[in-house]
Amino acid sequence: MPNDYDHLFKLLIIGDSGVGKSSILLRFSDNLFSGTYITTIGVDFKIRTIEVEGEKVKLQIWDTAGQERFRTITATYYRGTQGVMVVYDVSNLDTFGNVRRWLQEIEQNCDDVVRILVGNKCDSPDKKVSTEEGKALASQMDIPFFETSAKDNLNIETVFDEITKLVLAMKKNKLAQQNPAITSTGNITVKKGDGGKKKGKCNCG
Ligand SMILES: Nc1nc2c(ncn2[C@@H]2O[C@H](COP(=O)(O)OP(=O)(O)OP(=O)(O)O)[C@@H](O)[C@H]2O)c(=O)[nH]1
Repeated sequence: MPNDYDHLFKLLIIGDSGVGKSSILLRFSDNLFSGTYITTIGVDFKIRTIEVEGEKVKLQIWDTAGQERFRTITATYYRGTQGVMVVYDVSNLDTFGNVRRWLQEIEQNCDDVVRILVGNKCDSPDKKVSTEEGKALASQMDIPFFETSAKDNLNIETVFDEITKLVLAMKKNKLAQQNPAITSTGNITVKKGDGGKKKGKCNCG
């Protein structure tokens, strides 16, 4: 039986406890939101297939626990990950302050991986981190930035769409490097070469 998708990507959502990681995922997977806070124990995942650039991409999205006591469990879940969403809460300065720590954790566990910065709860009337501050940090880190609200369903689709497009582009680039007959857009060329060498082993990709 043929696959019902063209690509299968593993994505990971990380960030401090309570920033809304599970809520972002639940909004994306089931279009639901709950105001009740139930902390994630270990990890959880959901699947959704979306279409980007005319290709069907099946997303396996892992929602990790933000709480420190679960960190050793979650570290192993970086394996095979192609895209990571780092989430903070725009109404909580500490969660923004910890973003660099989360980005370091990605660096320690991953080599070729797409990263994206997300400021969630942008519906909040009590905003502590401005959009400009979020943008500035993201541009320093050279990663895309979005503000979202799982509650009001703002930018949730966009953020998954964007990360999927970037992972797809990364995959095509890698393929082009490994096989010089394939261009980074996925087209076959007659060009000859010795092919790009893949980087060293890591937990991702
Ligand atoms: N106002 C507002 N509240 C939100 C939003 N997203 C999540 N929340 C609330 O924030 C609380 C924490 O949300 P979770 O999704 O459980 O947070 P988490 O990051 O998964 O937390 P851990 O599992 O402990 O890591 C819940 O009470 C949610 O209802 C949002 O976009 N806006």
